[in-house]
Amino acid sequence: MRGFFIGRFQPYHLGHHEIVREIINEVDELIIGIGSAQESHTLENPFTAGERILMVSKALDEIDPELRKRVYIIPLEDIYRNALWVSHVVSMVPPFDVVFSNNPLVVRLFKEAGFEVRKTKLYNREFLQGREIRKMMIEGDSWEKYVPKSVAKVIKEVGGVERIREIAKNDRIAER
Ligand SMILES: Nc1ncnc2c1ncn2[C@@H]1O[C@H](COP(=O)(O)OP(=O)(O)OP(=O)(O)O)[C@@H](O)[C@H]1O
Ligand SMILES: NC(=O)c1ccc[n+]([C@@H]2O[C@H](COP(=O)(O)O)[C@@H](O)[C@H]2O)c1
Repeated sequence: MRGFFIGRFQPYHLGHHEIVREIINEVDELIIGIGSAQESHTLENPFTAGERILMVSKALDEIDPELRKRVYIIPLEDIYRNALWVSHVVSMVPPFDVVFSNNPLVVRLFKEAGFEVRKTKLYNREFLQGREIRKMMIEGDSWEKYVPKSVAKVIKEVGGVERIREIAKNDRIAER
């Protein structure tokens, strides 16, 4: 059985990591979709699809380097037409039997298309939330403990904190 899990992973954090750890045991193979792949260099979506692929693959190696043999990481652009989105996804990724998600729109669209959808749990949502972690980066709070070690390394390697701070600064200037 092959499963599908999608997130924007801006950045990939320990909540995502916990879900991947769990669902990888429920399937033979897992497709991880990098959502809104066209987005980068904004406050909501600071990282490129390529940087997010790096985060997810390095984090998988932290669990077990063998894992990557049964995981496909696929960037998926948005299409801004919800009724066609499932077909778009299906056209871009290997065939799958079950979808794992907690996003109400994702759950609804896949259910309506006849897929089995398994709802995932949320872990420590107070802190394990992309938006919160991006805010910590901007405000100089300690964010590293909320992402896998290898992800913190990727973020540092690409100058992610500096980038998101500059975007925030420029957005503030533009608002004046
Ligand atoms: N703390 C968490 N625990 C478990 N699953 C999570 C957690 N945070 C997000 N997810 C799951 O990851 C997927 C969405 O990933 P996404 O990158 O949008 O995370 P996010 O933290 O909600 O991001 P953002 O705050 O940037 O919107 C959803 O299926 C969601 O349920
Ligand atoms: N119409 C569309 O393009 C469409 C519809 C539903 C979800 N999505 C994408 O799927 C991903 C869902 O992940 P999140 O749970 O992180 O929001 C996002 O990147 C979202 O943009 C896209």
